[in-house]
Amino acid sequence: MAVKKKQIIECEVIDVAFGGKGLAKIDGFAVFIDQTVTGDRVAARIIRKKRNYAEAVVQELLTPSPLRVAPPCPYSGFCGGCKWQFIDYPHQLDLKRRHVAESLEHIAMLGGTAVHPTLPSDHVFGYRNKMEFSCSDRRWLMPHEMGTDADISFALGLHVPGTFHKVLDTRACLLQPEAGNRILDAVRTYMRASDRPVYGLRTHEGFWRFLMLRHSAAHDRWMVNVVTAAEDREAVQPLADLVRDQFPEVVSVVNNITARRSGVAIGEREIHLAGEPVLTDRIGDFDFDISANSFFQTNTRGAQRLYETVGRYAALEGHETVLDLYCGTGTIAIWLARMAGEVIGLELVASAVADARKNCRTNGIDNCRFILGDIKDTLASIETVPDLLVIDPPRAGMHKDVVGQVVKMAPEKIVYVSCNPATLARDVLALKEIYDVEAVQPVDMFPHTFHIESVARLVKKKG
Ligand SMILES: C[S@@+](CC[C@H](N)C(=O)[O-])C[C@H]1O[C@@H](n2cnc3c(N)ncnc32)[C@H](O)[C@@H]1O
Repeated sequence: MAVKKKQIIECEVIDVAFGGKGLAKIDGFAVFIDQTVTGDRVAARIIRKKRNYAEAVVQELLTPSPLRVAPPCPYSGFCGGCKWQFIDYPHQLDLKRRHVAESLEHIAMLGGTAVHPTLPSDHVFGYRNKMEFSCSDRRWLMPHEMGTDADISFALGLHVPGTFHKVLDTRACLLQPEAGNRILDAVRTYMRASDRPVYGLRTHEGFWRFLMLRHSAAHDRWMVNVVTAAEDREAVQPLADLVRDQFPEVVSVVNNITARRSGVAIGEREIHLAGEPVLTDRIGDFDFDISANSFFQTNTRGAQRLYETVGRYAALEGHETVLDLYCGTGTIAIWLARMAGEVIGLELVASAVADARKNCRTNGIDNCRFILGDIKDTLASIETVPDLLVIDPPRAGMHKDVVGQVVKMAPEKIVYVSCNPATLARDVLALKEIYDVEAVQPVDMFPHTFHIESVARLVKKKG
């Protein structure tokens, strides 16, 4: 037995594994250590022991790695928002490229695939166009707040990793543009002073649940979405009016209402409180109306890099039929529409399809159509084989029935957009009998996190 639970080990971190943790070996036994990077020498305490690996937390950083940088955010190391802030940005990019290549090698047995260097994000801070802050009646104190008279019965902020009910009272988040922090502060002050109680994530009682902020990078405008557990116009309307008064850049305030226990900031109902019901943003030449609950890539400039890569890998001539699976609000379909004959988008969520149709009208695009439903069922209704298949599934990747249908359809080219290299590799493995993976381009949409977006170009094998 190489290590035991609670044991303190001294070791050198030799790599950073997929999922973001540092890796050390004790007599060949793998130990994953959170918040470490290659070259760190640490004393770490084993907190979990499994058959093939253990997990540990740093007790003391004995020798810091040269790959470390001083994180600018005071919550770094405590907040689940961005866990890689202490790693030099060029090294983050390198790790992302390597994690894609390793997933393809180990899961799809495709060692040697051309995985290009990760395209960096234009901005490494202030890049997020959407933030969700949770309310909680259990505030997680920072070390300097312990033993002070800090009120622990209210928090509005980001979660501490590994806990669902404890929340930091986040004063500022560097991932959002600066004005977002001033709006966050004004909303916090209002909620704290209000006589409506904050929601308890254990008790499931209380009123104030989430604050969601959306930012339009193109127009520097904001949407404020206050999520509450019940309808109470008297409580939320003054907040909307106050925010509009104090922040002229806030052009939309809405209230989502949800009685569900799940920690998702989406309401069963939405009440429009002030300004416009939607926020308009722009990717490249295209405008998009985004409602509070629409899916929209969270790094707008990153989305442009991503779609440029999709366009390059699609290599369309203008006459082709493109099938866009998991099309969301139609952003990729619209991006490709002027380069193709026709684009057909398939999507599960009715409001996303409605947004996609509206987005086409806004942008004068008339060669896209959208089919609503689960792709498992709707893909079968496509009778012609498209020239290009675009696939952009959620983290879980494609359902195996969908993979089977893609194999049967067998278009000449596939552009697969993935936010999870493990499911990309799994799906590519299922397609590799008939497709070659020509190239993969990671695009950094999420600096300071271990999340990886990448685009793969698959071409049908000859003969
Ligand atoms: C990663 S998003 C991609 C959105 C879009 N391509 C974009 O860039 O904005 C995945 C989309 O797949 C949709 N989706 C998830 N499961 C689905 C299914 N079984 N059938 C159809 N669409 C699905 C989700 O609603 C979501 O809009």
